Amino acid sequence: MDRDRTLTAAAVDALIADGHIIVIFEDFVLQLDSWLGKHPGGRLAILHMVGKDATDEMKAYHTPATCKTMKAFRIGLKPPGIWTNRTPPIRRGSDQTPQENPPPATATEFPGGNAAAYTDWAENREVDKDTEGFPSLCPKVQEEIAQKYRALHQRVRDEGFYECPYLEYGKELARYTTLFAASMIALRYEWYMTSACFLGLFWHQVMFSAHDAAHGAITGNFKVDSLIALFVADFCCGLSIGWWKSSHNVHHLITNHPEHDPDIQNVPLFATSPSFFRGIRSSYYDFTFAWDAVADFMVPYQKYTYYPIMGIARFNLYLLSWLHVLSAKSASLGSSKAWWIRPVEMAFMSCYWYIFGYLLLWCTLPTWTIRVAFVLVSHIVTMPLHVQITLSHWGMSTSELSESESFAQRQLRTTMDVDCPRWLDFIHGGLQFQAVHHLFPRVPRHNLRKVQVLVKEFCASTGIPYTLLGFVDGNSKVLGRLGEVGEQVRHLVNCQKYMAHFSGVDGLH
Ligand code: HEM
Repeated sequence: MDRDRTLTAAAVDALIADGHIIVIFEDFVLQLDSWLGKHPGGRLAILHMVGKDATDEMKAYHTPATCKTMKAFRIGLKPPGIWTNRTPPIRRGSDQTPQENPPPATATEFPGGNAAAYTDWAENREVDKDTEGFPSLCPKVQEEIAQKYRALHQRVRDEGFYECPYLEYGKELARYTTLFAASMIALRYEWYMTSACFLGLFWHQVMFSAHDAAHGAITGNFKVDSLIALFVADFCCGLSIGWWKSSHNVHHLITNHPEHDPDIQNVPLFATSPSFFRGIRSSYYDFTFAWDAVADFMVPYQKYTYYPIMGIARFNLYLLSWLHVLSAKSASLGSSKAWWIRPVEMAFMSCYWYIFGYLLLWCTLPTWTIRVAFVLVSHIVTMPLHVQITLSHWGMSTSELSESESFAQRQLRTTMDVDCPRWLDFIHGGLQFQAVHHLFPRVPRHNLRKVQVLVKEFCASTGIPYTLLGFVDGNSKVLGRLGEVGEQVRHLVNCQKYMAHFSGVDGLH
């Protein structure tokens, strides 16, 4: 095969139509069929890029050394000029695919075809105001943004922001050790609830380092960072980093897409977009989130249930962790280059339950009341972590605008940063620079404040709005979104009752 031939767009389309996994990287057309099942970043990360120029995504998630090896998969050169991104097959037919499946535009397209119900819905439906003020989606404009992002990325590299300031991790380690030691000392003196509080604070803090390591943002070595992440998340916290990586990588690549980003798929408890009202098929979970009576009941109150549910969110993470580690999906990773992660996770998570569940809860705590209280207090104390995770995205745009939208613009449209004084950085654990982190996921956390300055310059020069809010305003934005969508559900439920009453048509379910 002549790997220096230029492949026309039609030839690439034909290959994709034949089921080949084709991605554009720099000037090359890559065929990743044989790599898909071996990819340490999982199958979905690649499937979401089929037919697209994924240069920026690929450079953001891989070391330069890994990027060099990618050219081994080239089957030709892309045609000169700007590549017109195709919709990846995994996203075709999705409710949010631009042009293919727009929301009802007339009363006849509305469920039940009821004019009054449609008018009510149309007047009250969420308009994604968060897309206002962004640069045009014209491919030329987006290509210019991509070029500026590449120059920015080069600057981030040249100025040494990929180098980890290990001293900062020394300070982190001292903090984690102090919190854990305080918990153990309190336990020794039978101050059980104090011990539970310190243990929760330890979990809250230490998980930030698991996040850094899982992104390869500590040593930059995939195996070493994965082992750090495994030790912290699985052994110290009982949570599967393999599960977290598999969902988090997809979340980063297709942020805030209702059908593909697992981080916003929380029906029937929460809905941050009206797209959920029709029920959605999640490509990550391979599961349909049907809109049902429980969603009708819960979502209108979501702005009130947000904090209480975040308070117990950690219990759900245990469940998702074990489901992942025991699932066939995880077992199939046995054929991938990251096969060793699963057995290590099983060992570490079992150790966690032996130490926390058996030695601490069962053998050390004297009564059932104290055991239950200890579990609740230690887990609820981690609530700010769950708020912080959701804060960066839940108030932001959930629209799918156009395949031509650049990586940088998409990340800045769907992600916001939290403004805080430098001395409070440790409380947010780097997640306050979420938009900066989404642009440069492998940059060590302690450098993000400096990179933020460059990102602000980039936004000023491209005209992309940069959302930076104080913690309280950020919370208000999320609550505002939850309230808006909840209100729409209330309207829809009323419409449904109206239609059922007058015409016997069931409009929503
Ligand atoms: C469609 C394009 C691709 C996307 C979106 C993508 C995404 C990712 C992501 C998100 C990770 C992080 C995994 C983790 O730490 O859990 C990763 C890791 C990795 N990917 Fe890819 N990937 C793509 C294509 C490729 C290709 C073509 C290669 C071939 C060399 C490759 C090789 C690797 C390797 C070796 C790692 C481990 C981390 C490293 O060494 O940099 N990926 N990828």
